[in-house]
Amino acid sequence: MTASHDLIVLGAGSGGLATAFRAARHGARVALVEPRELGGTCVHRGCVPKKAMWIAAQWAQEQRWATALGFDAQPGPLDWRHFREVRAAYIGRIDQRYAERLQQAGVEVMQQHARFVAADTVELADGSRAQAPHVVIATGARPRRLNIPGFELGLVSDDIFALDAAPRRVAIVGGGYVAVEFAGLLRALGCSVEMLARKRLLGSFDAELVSALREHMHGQGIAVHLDTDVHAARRVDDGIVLDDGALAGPRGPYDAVLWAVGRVPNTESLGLDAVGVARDDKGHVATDAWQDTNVAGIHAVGDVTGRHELTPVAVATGRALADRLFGGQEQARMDYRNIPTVVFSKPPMGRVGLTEHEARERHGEAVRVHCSRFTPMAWALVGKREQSLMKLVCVGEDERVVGIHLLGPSADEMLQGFAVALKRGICKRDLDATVAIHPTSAEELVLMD
Ligand SMILES: Cc1cc2nc3c(=O)[nH]c(=O)nc-3n(C[C@H](O)[C@H](O)[C@H](O)COP(=O)(O)OP(=O)(O)OC[C@H]3O[C@@H](n4cnc5c(N)ncnc54)[C@H](O)[C@@H]3O)c2cc1C
Ligand SMILES: NC(=O)c1ccc[n+]([C@@H]2O[C@H](COP(=O)([O-])OP(=O)(O)OC[C@H]3O[C@@H](n4cnc5c(N)ncnc54)[C@H](O)[C@@H]3O)[C@@H](O)[C@H]2O)c1
Repeated sequence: MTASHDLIVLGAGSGGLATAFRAARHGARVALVEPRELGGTCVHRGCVPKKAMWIAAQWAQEQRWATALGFDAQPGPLDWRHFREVRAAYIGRIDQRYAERLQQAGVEVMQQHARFVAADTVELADGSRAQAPHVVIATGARPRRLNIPGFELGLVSDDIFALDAAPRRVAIVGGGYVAVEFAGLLRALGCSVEMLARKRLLGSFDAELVSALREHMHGQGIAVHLDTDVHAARRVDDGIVLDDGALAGPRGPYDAVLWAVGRVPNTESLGLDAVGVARDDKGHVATDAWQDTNVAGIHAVGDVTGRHELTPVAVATGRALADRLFGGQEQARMDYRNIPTVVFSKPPMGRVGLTEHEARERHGEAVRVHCSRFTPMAWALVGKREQSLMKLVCVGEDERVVGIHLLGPSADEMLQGFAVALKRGICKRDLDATVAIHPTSAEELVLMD
């Protein structure tokens, strides 16, 4: 069989789309295989619908705060059905745009499930086959389901987006990104929220900021239980209860339980064993620094590889791979260092570079930390006393900035530019030499002692 394409991409999520677009731009004949909607997790079950809810939650909070400024309208609850329609229309426009752009780029879209029958050949659900010297696995991940009694009584993140109304009492099991984000936004939308985590929240973020975030959550009325061991869910007259090994009696009852216990890669039905593609101990497709698997011609990008499960990482990785395979850029590869990331908590929290703990482990006595705690003007105006927290982690005589950590309103929007600066290797004196923009929260980053 002669190759039907130069590249076959499995999965049209963030990573797969980016790989396909970039390869097509370099002139490759690309087939993009996707059984579901274009856009994958981020557009349909992740970043986009989540951020829409976060924005709604933000406005719910701000409606309440605005009354303290003199607005006299009494804020009412969100009409979830209406909100879902607005959000679906927005997502529909993204879908449509992807379909148009793929057509313009000349990418052949195959709306089917695919599996390997040889290293260079995939078989589609309708029995047809496609062949190419390069195949990229970009099949992403899905919510982890625990094998415990009553798990099916709860929801996973995919299900949350289908809710028509706010559940009154919500339990969230887990302490990672998804758990913390939904805790904040559901609380702001009027739900009563309890979090049940096994260990500290957001283990990859700076401990001091996480502790400050917990104070914010406490102030908002979110109950956070750590060291829990949820091993069953049961239906009772008044809702669902959770059996927690750390407690004598059950927790609850709740109207909804969200299991936010991590994600598992989509690899099972790809026929990887038939072609010998190696996986790591968590089932992720094992890749080297070039996104190559152990099988020549088979590559992988994005969540299925388990490395920094973020949309911009999947996108940048896919582009770099396409540049290397089809753009003549032999050295192109993803730089996994200093990836900025934000958790859309209430308020948002971001990090780039090393946490204080990581820096001290790596650089010992050479670490110098600068912090700023302050009440943002918008909060102070309405009598809120909570504080933002910003931290610069610096190393050496010249105080090279190796970590920036932000918690507070607009942290999500502030971090991007400072991440560029950190990646360029700035020192504290470069921040000191930059004129502040006043009055903002961001100015604190150039005014620290
Ligand atoms: C609730 C939630 C919120 C998130 N929020 C953010 C955020 O704010 N910012 C951020 O950066 N990241 C966020 N993420 C993470 C982000 O969504 C992922 O990192 C990103 O979508 C990964 O892209 P991907 O291309 O690797 O996989 P996916 O987007 O999951 O795409 C994989 C695609 O492969 C398809 N597929 C599966 N099997 C096959 C097969 N056999 N053949 C062909 N196709 C197949 C799937 O249908 C899917 O469309 C969030 C995730 C979740 C769950
Ligand atoms: N804002 C963003 O950029 C954003 C938002 C959401 C998700 N994401 C990405 O998606 C990834 C997945 O998010 P996530 O929250 O699903 O996973 P996560 O890895 O961030 O958190 C998983 C949580 O589940 C807990 N857990 C695991 N097994 C458990 C068990 N058996 N019982 C109880 N708790 C258990 C872990 O201790 C952890 O607290 C993130 O790591 C992140 O990369 C990013």
